[in-house]
Amino acid sequence: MGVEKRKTLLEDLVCKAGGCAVIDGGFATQLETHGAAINDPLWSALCLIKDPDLIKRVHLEYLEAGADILITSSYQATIPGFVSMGLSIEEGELLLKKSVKLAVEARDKFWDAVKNNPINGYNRALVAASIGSYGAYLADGSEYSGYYGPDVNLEKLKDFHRRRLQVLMEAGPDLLAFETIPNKLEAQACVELLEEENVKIPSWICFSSVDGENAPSGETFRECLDVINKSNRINAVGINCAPPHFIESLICKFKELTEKWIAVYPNSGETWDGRAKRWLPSTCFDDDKFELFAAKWHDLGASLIGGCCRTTPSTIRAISKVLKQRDLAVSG
Ligand SMILES: C[S+](C)CC[C@H](N)C(=O)O
Ligand SMILES: N[C@@H](CCS)C(=O)O
Ligand SMILES: [Zn+2]
Repeated sequence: MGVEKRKTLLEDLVCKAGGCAVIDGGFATQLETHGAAINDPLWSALCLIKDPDLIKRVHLEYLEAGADILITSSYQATIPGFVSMGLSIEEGELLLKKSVKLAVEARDKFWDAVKNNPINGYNRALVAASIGSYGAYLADGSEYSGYYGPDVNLEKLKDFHRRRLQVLMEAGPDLLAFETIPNKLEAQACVELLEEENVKIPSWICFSSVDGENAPSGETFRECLDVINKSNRINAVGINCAPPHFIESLICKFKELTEKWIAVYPNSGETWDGRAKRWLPSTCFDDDKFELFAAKWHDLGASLIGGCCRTTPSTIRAISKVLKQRDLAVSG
């Protein structure tokens, strides 16, 4: 008698969502919309100290917009980052756990309110603990260059990520989301860490891209995905915080390079000025365009679709609407 493999929470969600689950949108962006001042080395993680209620409010806004997956406020939250603000290691660790707790509380509150009314089409959302790249912590824009300097090697990157990953895991997220990984070395560090820490929950690794073809470091995605394909601890790979017009061809490329699920959550198309710490005014894509894009990305085989910086709950509402309509059309 064959042993049936149990579905992971992520597989179950994607299946319930009709083959494509909706990730939330720009988290820091929405904090700023509500007036948060985050021009700081901690960026959005500053709100873990200054305004945790706002974090919860933003999570609830994305749930209401139709997100099936919430990404926590830990993108730029690190123990060394908190320590350089004058906090103790213990306080830093508590803040990391709080990032998961706030998202779980928002998810539970929202689900309690909607679960008995299936007509609204919501799924019980999952909480993905955000693990921003080393470049995010450096706060110098290097998550978009992939250049970490000559002193950064595999061990240094694993050491950087290890304790945060352990603490986030202790807080009990449903998933792990490695975000804006800009080079192959850091992808390798994440893969090895998941193995060494025996992580059992599903995870994804998403890269940034500034040319629409390669990782920001200039390394090919073939090289980067070769490293990831060897691991069975990573469920999805993809792209986040790159412009939306790169995504179509990158999905096609990734489809040739991996059998893992593909996750895409691009930014609005604007460019981050890492020195001035601001988004440069440029053409960006509106919600109508995201609606068209999301349908196309789904057709091309993406299993997880959302938005990153400068996208908003209304972007996620548009994505969720189009994906749900298509799901209904297929299931009759
Ligand atoms: C995804 S970027 C816009 C995040 C902020 C960046 N790490 C910085 O601190 O400048
Ligand atoms: N999850 C983070 C990613 C920044 S690139 C955010 O949305 O703010
Ligand atoms: Zn982003």
